[in-house]
Amino acid sequence: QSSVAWASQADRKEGGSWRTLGLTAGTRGCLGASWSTHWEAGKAHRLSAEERDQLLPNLRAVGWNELEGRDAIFKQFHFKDFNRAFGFMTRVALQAEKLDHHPEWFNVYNKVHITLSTHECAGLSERDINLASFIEQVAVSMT
Ligand SMILES: C[C@H](O)[C@H](O)[C@H]1CNC2=NC(N)=NC(=O)C2=N1
Repeated sequence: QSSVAWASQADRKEGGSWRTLGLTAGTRGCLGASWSTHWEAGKAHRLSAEERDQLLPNLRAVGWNELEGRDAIFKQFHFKDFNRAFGFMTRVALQAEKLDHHPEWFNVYNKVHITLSTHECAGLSERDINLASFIEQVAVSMT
């Protein structure tokens, strides 16, 4: 079992720190979420090898992959139709704005391709893991 940090803008304003969302891979390859009480500083740092070993397997298990030649993660989503795809994007966009952490994405009809990386540290940080885990929860609710 691993855990990743997740914070809303409100969390950051109140405590200047990140709330943690524990993630476990479920039997259908879905991410289950449970809150824990771990806190840490809000500045983004590139994930260490140890952190990657801890945080990435759950995301790999649901289809996220590391890009070659760039420190980022990527996943392709397919929905029933454009309304589902755009509804998904709308929900992700509102959360991304709250987190001040935005996806690079591409949409045609029912397909949405998403790349996540953190400019501040020019690579993968916990913010990307957090947003990816939120995106998974939205995707599951839209399919
Ligand atoms: C100024 C602003 O806070 C930054 O540019 C934010 C906005 N959204 C972002 N989104 C992503 N994916 N990575 C970032 O580093 C990032 N930084």
